[in-house]
Amino acid sequence: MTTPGTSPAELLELSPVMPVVVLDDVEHAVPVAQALLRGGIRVIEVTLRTPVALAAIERIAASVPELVVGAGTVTAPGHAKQALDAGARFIVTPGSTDALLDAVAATGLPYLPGVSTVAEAMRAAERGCTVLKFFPAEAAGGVPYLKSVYGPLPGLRFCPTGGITVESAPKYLALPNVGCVGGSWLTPKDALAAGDWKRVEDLAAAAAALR
Ligand SMILES: O=C(O)C(=O)C[C@H](O)[C@H](O)COP(=O)(O)O
Repeated sequence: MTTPGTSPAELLELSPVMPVVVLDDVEHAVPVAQALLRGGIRVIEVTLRTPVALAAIERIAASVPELVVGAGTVTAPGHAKQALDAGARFIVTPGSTDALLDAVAATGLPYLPGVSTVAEAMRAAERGCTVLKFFPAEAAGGVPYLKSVYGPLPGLRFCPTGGITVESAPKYLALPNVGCVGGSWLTPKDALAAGDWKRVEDLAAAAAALR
């Protein structure tokens, strides 16, 4: 028995939706994480888009260990080790370059490389990554695209992210090669700014009920 979320495949099983979260204020990190958890979500991707992101990951890892915290928007090789040191338990990248794949592999953390083409997916698979983020999902072909990829590449599993909503998520979740979807809708900027954790909890509960 392994700890849940210790492999990429297990990450996709934690919750039907992986919340993609942008935190502007480090004080929001723990309340947001707790609200997601109360709603029944067990995973969070904190994007490294803001200066407080690494500190936020550190706080969530220390204070809300029941929620599996990962680092998203990892776009530079140097981010990978920073995310590891902050306590991230997995890494997500919007796209994949050789340097990024190498840097993330060196952390030993579970990794969801971002891909948007079949060639990128095959290249990642050649390196042992068969669980992938499909980004930007809606813009790059959405559900029909993933259905088409399943024919030749049934061994790949995806977390589609980008433009997905609570309304469109079920169509993705019904696909055999989708484990979960990613989305930012669980943590709206205005709810965070207002400290409206109940709204986050309710959005999380609706997302958790999708599977
Ligand atoms: O930051 C990253 O690493 C990304 O890959 C981008 C995010 O996954 C999308 O920004 C998701 O956001 P929505 O489309 O609003 O659900």
